[in-house]
Amino acid sequence: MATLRDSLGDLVDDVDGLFLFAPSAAFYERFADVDVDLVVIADENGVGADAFVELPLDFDNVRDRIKFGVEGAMENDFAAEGDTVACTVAMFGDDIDADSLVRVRVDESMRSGIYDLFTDSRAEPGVIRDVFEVAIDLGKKGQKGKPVGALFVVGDAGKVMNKSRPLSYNPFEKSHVHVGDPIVNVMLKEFSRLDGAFVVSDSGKIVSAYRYLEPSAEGVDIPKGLGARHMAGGAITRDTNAIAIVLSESDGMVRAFKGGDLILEIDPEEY
Ligand SMILES: Nc1ncnc2c1ncn2[C@@H]1O[C@H](COP(=O)(O)OP(=O)(O)OP(=O)(O)O)[C@@H](O)[C@H]1O
Ligand SMILES: [Mn+2]
Repeated sequence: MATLRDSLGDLVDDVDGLFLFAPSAAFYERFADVDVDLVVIADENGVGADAFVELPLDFDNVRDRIKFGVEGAMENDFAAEGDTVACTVAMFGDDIDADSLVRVRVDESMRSGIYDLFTDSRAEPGVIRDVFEVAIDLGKKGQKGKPVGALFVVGDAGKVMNKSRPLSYNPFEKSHVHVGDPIVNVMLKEFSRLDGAFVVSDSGKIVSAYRYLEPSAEGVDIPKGLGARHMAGGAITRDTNAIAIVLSESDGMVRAFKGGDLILEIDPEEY
């Protein structure tokens, strides 16, 4: 009689690599002697892995998390097109090492641009992460309980300013406020009631609120059903080297655009 171990073993047959998502030291040690390449994907390299991919956001969606890891591994030459890798991830609960094993074939179609979004943008990865967190937080709580929308244009701020105009006085004109500062969440929530976009510099300085973006939308192809905020957000990322993070007032989703393309969609309620 076949044991479950025999029957499920083919999940790890002939894999070229093992990707451990956020392993504890003890879990990582278990694999010290295995004959495949180990890659650790986590917010920090606490286990001292040789092959490490920094995960900037705690992607709740396991597909996104794995895509990020696979792209990161490809980018760092830890994996290549045609490889098959096994990924261990924790889907339920933060205090466990892994409850799932996912077998993935590495190929170009896995490249969703999520890794690029963080690591290959003008803005610093930490700045992008902080803006995501503000948007997700805003999406969860809304403004006094009501759903609120917001548009953040991050990086390449000089060019973004040139392709936009003020809708109102800029409350950040003379301030030196950075995303990630404790007061920022409060301020951004307050100002997100009003129209227009926030412009954030590469290093995270909030350059302006209330900007009306005027990019050329020619050739920008965003999903049907998304309106002017998303169109403007998407288009500005084709016209400049900024990325856009958009919280939709109507469906509550946080979306990220780069190079005119929709790269990532996150449901704040799941975070
Ligand atoms: N070009 C633009 N630049 C900056 N902000 C814009 C621009 N166009 C629209 N907005 C902002 O987006 C808000 C919502 O517009 P609209 O409903 O058309 O967008 P949407 O993509 O459907 O977003 P939502 O899903 O939040 O409704 C506007 O009130 C305005 O504040
Ligand atoms: Mn709308």
